[in-house]
Amino acid sequence: MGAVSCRQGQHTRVSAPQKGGNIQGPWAKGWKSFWCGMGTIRSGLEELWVLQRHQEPLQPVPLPLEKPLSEWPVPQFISLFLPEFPMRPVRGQQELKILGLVAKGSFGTVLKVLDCAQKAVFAVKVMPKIKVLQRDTLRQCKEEVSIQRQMNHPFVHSLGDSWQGRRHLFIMCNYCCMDLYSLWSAVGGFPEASIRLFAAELVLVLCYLHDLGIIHRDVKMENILLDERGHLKLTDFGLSRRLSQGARAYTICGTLQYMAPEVLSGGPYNHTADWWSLGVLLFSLTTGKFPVAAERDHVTMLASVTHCKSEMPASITQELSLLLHELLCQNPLHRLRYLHHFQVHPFFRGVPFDPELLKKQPVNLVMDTQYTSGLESVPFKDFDCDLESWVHSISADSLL
Ligand SMILES: Nc1ncnc2c1ncn2[C@@H]1O[C@H](COP(=O)(O)OP(=O)(O)OP(=O)(O)O)[C@@H](O)[C@H]1O
Repeated sequence: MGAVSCRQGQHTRVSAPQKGGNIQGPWAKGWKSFWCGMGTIRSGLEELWVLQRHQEPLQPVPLPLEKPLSEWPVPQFISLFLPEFPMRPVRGQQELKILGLVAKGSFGTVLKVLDCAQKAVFAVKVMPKIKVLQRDTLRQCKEEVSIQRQMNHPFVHSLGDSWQGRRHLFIMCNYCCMDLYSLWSAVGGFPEASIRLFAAELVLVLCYLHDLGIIHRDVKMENILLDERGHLKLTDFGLSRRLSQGARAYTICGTLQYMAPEVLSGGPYNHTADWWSLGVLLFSLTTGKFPVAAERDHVTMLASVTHCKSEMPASITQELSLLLHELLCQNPLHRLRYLHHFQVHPFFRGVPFDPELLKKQPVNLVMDTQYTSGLESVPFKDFDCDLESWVHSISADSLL
């Protein structure tokens, strides 16, 4: 059975001890033995621990780049995160102003920021280095950035920038004012025309990822952002990995309610697992509720998913009901998973599977895109200060 790294709901993640044969195990072993063998690495990490213990709330800390980085070797608490997270000159960071808190994810904090130079609004995910190392997720973080940098698709949220400070890693993307979960929470079930458009866009996205040999592993409403016209952008590649055709994965990871039975059981599984998650997502958009209620762990969740026969409401068309059945198919070999499966599916009759044509279609949803923040923008001189204290000082009302 693979390692467990599941998220149980919106912005929560549960990690359990790992066993071998997964993407985290060999890496963890690798860098720990590397650490033991190299005194300089130990001292670099110790420095990181010391920094963590002695940090003071909101006290600007000089970034290493204030000193010329010509010193050699580069301190390990910097080099470990290279090249995906390069150092940035302090001046560059001072052009960013925090507009508010977007979400407190399980791994980091997402902030809404204004780039004064570009006069554009971005979302910046901030992850403390110490947590990344403590949880053995260094390789995952680097993979997240490397995969997102590779993305070039109208329905995928591409990477704006990534960099590191002394204590934190930063991932910056364009800001989207709405995510599908918030919209779903507000409106409940969606009309079939909207579901058809969302589904077609997601089919194109998943086919694009899988053709590149990437499995997302966390397709869920919270990770689908909406642009100002209501078209979607898949985001959060924090659990994604490269998996070539024919290869198999074993890590139990994702968000419990969206995880395919073969993922919950510890594999082997492949890209087809993402199509199950799409089935859960479309079922929830259609009915306003999840096909299977959340359980406390993956073992109980597997039992529920295996024995559950998701009842389709009588109100939905046969075509949609068929699509949901064929996505929520227990046997991954019989699950819909190729573009041609969807192109000829009766639910998608007349739908052009072309991103440019889909983007021209109107999304008939009431979307309040006029966001007004209760917060004044805060000049953020040092993105590497103690963000935890800053986040706690913001009242829940000011969550965006
Ligand atoms: N570019 C963005 N614009 C607007 N909101 C965003 C953006 N990026 C992320 N978010 C919001 O922040 C939330 C958390 O982001 P993300 O999933 O990347 O962090 P995470 O630490 O991996 O969270 P979790 O582990 O809970 O999934 C997202 O679900 C989304 O609602």
